[in-house]
Amino acid sequence: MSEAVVLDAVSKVYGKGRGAVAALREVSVSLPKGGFTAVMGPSGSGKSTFLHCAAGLDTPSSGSVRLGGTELSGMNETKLTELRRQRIGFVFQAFNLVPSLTVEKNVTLPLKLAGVKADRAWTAEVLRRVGLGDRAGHRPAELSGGQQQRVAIARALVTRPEVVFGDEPTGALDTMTAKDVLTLLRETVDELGQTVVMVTHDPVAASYADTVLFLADGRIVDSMSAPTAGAVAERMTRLGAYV
Ligand SMILES: Nc1ncnc2c1ncn2[C@@H]1O[C@H](COP(=O)(O)OP(=O)(O)OP(=O)(O)O)[C@@H](O)[C@H]1O
Repeated sequence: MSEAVVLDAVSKVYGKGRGAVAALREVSVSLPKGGFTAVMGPSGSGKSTFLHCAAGLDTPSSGSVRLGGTELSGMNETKLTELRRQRIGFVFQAFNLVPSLTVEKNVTLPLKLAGVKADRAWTAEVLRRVGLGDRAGHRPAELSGGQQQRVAIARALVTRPEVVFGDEPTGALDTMTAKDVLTLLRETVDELGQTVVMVTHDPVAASYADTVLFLADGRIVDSMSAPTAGAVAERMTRLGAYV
């Protein structure tokens, strides 16, 4: 399997001098194309920093990040913005939808921002896949939380990104709704061949992934294939996450 994202000795230090915080310490990892990777770890272990560096939202202090062979280090903000718009999809805990726009217009917004004409058939297909084929004309306020997150997932998929990054995508949802959203992310991997990388606190959410990476104190300290919620929770307890 080829690699979607490769981090090579990535470190990130926030601040300077005595107040400096090393959020990532020489992290090296390859995230496979068409795979679903979950990133877990105790609070403050560097999960968000990892995601932000891997997705070109933040610049490492040292080391290299490659997206599908493109080196991100050294790119200026304009180039990074362009790369994110064209090649990366994002799903956040807060759905970040535009209230005044319809579902369809929210979904096609990234294309509009990139100056690309929306492919109507693909937009309809993506909306159908996320289970909102009959809601294209609705506004976000007319939808449930889970449905709003489905719109955000459709918006992330519409550009056919190389990688979808999720930062606690189910963090604001109840258990049942979270399961639906996780099943949908799983389907995008299995049926569309999408690459998904997701930060989560929740062992159940992590169990939907192919591989879980465990971060502690800015380092990848472990990984688990074919994870179960129980095994992930047990590993997290050993990392001191729940004590
Ligand atoms: N902008 C910043 N300035 C200074 N320190 C920061 C900044 N962002 C993060 N940090 C620090 O870097 C470390 C890693 O933070 P990060 O947010 O990546 O952890 P996390 O694992 O995502 O945490 P949580 O699970 O609580 O969201 C923490 O010690 C945090 O305080």
